[in-house]
Amino acid sequence: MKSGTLTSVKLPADWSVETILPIEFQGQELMLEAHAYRGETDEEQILALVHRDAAKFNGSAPIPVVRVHSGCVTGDIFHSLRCDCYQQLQAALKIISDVPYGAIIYVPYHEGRGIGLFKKIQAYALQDQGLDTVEANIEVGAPIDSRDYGLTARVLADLQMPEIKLLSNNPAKEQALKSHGIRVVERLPIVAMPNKFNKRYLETKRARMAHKL
Ligand SMILES: Nc1nc2c(ncn2[C@@H]2O[C@H](COP(=O)(O)OP(=O)(O)OP(=O)(O)O)[C@@H](O)[C@H]2O)c(=O)[nH]1
Repeated sequence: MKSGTLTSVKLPADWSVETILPIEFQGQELMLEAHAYRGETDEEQILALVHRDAAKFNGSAPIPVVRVHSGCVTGDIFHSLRCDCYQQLQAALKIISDVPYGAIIYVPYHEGRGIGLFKKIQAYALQDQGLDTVEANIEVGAPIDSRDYGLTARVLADLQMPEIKLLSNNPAKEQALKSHGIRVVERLPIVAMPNKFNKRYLETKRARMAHKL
């Protein structure tokens, strides 16, 4: 299937299920719609958390603010200081809960920029020896970034979000979504505070991966 056409193809009905997910966020209950999606393979599963405050819509729904977040077990769950993933996830939750219409599209199989947990830790070990995040991926025999946003784009289309404001510092992510037919009307920065463990990682993202940091 050609890029740019993916979002016009309806997802099979049995590729999605939904429920309500109350979460604890900053000491408050936050009620989110939880949509789970699966793709062609069992590995491709996506969780879309939608915050919709319809009482604040002025007639039609506004353009949603969307965070497309790559899974990061070490950061998202254990708050690792080697990356900025946890801070970005928390910031995204705050932003989407403050606006009338927002979503987090959480992509677990994008772990380690798509190389998976095992190779990411292998790449971390190489960074301990002096390589940067780009060199370490190459050394483990993996692409620098192997994430594909085809299913993410189809999920957005299925959620009636063909037009979004994207929370990201990564122009390549914006381009990838656009190439799959999503209209990104604005890219909003989502910057975390650097610390002594992730300083070099963030600097490499800026210098070698064109992140707007
Ligand atoms: N391979 C690899 N993956 C990493 C490393 N540090 C963090 N990650 C993964 O990188 C992914 C997040 O990608 P980033 O490049 O930080 O950010 P992004 O999603 O491209 O861009 P933003 O939207 O601005 O966050 C997560 O899946 C993390 O697990 C690393 O050193 N090596």
